Amino acid sequence: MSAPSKIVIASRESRLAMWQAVHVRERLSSLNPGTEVVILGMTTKGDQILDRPLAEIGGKGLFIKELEVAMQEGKAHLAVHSMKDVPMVMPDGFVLAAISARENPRDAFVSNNYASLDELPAGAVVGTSSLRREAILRAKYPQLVIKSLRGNLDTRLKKLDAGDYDAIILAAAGLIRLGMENRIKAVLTAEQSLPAPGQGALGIELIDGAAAMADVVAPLNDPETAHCVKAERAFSRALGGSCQVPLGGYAIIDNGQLWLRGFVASVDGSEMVSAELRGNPADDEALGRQLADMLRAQGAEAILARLACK
Ligand SMILES: NCc1[nH]cc(CCC(=O)O)c1CC(=O)O
Repeated sequence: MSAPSKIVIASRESRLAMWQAVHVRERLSSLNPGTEVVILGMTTKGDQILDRPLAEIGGKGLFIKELEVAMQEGKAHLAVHSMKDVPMVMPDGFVLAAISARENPRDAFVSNNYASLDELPAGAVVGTSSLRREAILRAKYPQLVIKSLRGNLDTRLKKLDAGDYDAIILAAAGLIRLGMENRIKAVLTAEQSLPAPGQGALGIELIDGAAAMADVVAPLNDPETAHCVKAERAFSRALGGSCQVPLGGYAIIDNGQLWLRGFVASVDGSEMVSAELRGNPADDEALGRQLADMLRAQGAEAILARLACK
């Protein structure tokens, strides 16, 4: 099937989202020389409501809803997302058609005055927007003060530079993509801060059944990344559904095997269960569910039951 004459990519308007959309536009343009590929920038509820934690206002779906409506109305053919921001359960009528090769999936320590988490004095204020990072920090560094930090990357860095925080934790991938790798003082290892499911990977969302478009984006799929992210998401889905849960899930392909690690914690970090397993990459989602069962056997259910779930 030949590519359509024009492809419209729906994207949020933050610099990071636009970088990602441009990245996909460039790849699709070079794969389909006769096709015009354009970006439709949009603002989502998640971008607008910045004064409340994401967990309170309805979660990840808030960043993609408007883009899905644009696809439904025929204004766009596809949407590009950070896989971390894509809800674990896709809304009816939409599919993830491709997951592209991962950027650095780890968390980054960013500060103007300190070189690492271990250097921060007691009482230092650390900003983060995720329950996962909050739980890790509270568990390992109880002497630090954790403060919520919302907004796009530039906003978060501005708040750090204004002195509202002594340090902030961000995804390394976003900083690298926007050419701000020099802001990273330390990249946290997976052992220090197990990444979030999907972190660092891009996903392409389509209307379910859009066969011609699925063919167009298929070459952007990176099978190894896709297996890893599917395992991470199945793990998360099996534990949280649409709830906001402090959990980490991270897979790599190691010696031909998928190696998946995961944890669930209470927000205050006082309780944490973790496990890991290895298996055939083709069994990605089954491995994710299996890891979730291992955590349940260690008492994850009790931790989950105490989380407020909307
Ligand atoms: N939740 C916001 C978000 N979604 C994706 C990234 C970073 C890039 C990525 O994971 O692909 C970020 C910023 C952050 O967590 O610091």
